Amino acid sequence: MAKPVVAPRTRVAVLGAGSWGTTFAKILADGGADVMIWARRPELAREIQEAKRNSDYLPGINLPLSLRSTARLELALLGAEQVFVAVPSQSLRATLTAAEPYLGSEAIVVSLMKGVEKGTDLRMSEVIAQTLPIPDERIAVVSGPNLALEIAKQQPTAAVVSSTSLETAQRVAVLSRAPYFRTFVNTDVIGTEFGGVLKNLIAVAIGIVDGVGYGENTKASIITRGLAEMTDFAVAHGAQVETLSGLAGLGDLIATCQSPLSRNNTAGRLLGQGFTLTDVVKQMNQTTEGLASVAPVLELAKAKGVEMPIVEQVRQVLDGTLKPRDMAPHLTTDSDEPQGERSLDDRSNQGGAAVWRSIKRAFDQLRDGGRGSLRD
Ligand SMILES: NC(=O)C1=CN([C@@H]2O[C@H](COP(=O)(O)OP(=O)(O)OC[C@H]3O[C@@H](n4cnc5c(N)ncnc54)[C@H](O)[C@@H]3O)[C@@H](O)[C@H]2O)C=CC1
Ligand SMILES: O=C(CO)COP(=O)(O)O
Repeated sequence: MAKPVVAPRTRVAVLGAGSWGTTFAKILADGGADVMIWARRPELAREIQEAKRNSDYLPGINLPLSLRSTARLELALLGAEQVFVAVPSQSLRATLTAAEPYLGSEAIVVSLMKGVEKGTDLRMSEVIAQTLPIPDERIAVVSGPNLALEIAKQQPTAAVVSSTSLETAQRVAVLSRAPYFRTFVNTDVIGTEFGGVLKNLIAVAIGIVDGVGYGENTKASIITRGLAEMTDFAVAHGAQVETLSGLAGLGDLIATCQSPLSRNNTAGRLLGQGFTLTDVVKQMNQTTEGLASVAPVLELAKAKGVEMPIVEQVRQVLDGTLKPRDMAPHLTTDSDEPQGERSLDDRSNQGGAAVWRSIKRAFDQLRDGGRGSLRD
């Protein structure tokens, strides 16, 4: 009797075994991929491989039995068709340089990170393009309201997979799916990446005012004006307005600003309670991208003439020149003239316009019965 034909599982690698890398490896393995995760520390690789646990980063979570782990990059990358990277943004370049000799010639490289490289001000997909000899069409990014621990507990959520090639985004999205994790696709890499970077900075601001003891009105007004600030910035850099009001913008902004699981939010709260930046960095033993992104984001904003009053005041709190209780950037203005609400900058009026467009789109989709909903 002929043996049944079993389709081989797609081999993928995840580089970085912190909270997000390990959680994403679980999503991929639960979705059916053959996953090998690379941990820098051999003892962590051993714990994941043998006990199916990552007790430092995801305490109490059982990892899939099929998930394999190694501290050897060449083993992790052997035969990998897709390579997902979740290391701190400032170490991406060095990690890719070490990985390059072992990368398959057709591999797709996917950034799971939400930072900007200090010194170059490059987004993560740009660092990948600059470091590896692969075309943009084989680079993708994933972003959305994705607090790792919630997802590791299989609480349902969604994310956007973005690539300049829709085909690549779809290939990555199909693998990055589990019963509790839904992926949508788009081709707006700039908007998808900047959404993740910028919401971290607004979450730091929210943490600061929370730490001071201000209430929900303050936070809601910072979130709302923060979305306008994020949208003006991203659009000035070539993003589509709709992306910032989707999962990778508004969605992630809400999750990160509301949750005590967010490291950016937590770091802000400590600053608001009066700890110095040095104290906060010492206390946070996990990656807090927002603290490193403030300077590059303000440089990029300046280059495009975009005003970012909330991010600017976060910078001042970080460097100790503004007291946390004086932080109310969305309320201060140099002008006696009342400003229009719909944008920070009446010249572009993009932030508010994006929100209205997204509301209209949501109604259109409801009327449409959700057809074509693979596109975010
Ligand atoms: N944790 C979360 O909920 C989410 C995190 N992200 C993003 O994922 C990226 C990684 O964050 P997490 O996994 O949360 O951080 P983490 O702090 O939990 O883990 C970082 C991992 O990178 C390793 N690492 C540190 N320095 C390194 C270096 N120089 N070279 C290579 N590896 C190094 C650490 O040992 C650790 O395994 C960040 O950009 C973050 O914004 C995105 C979505 C959700
Ligand atoms: O990106 C995240 C949620 O989507 C995680 O946020 P933090 O890095 O602030 O923990």
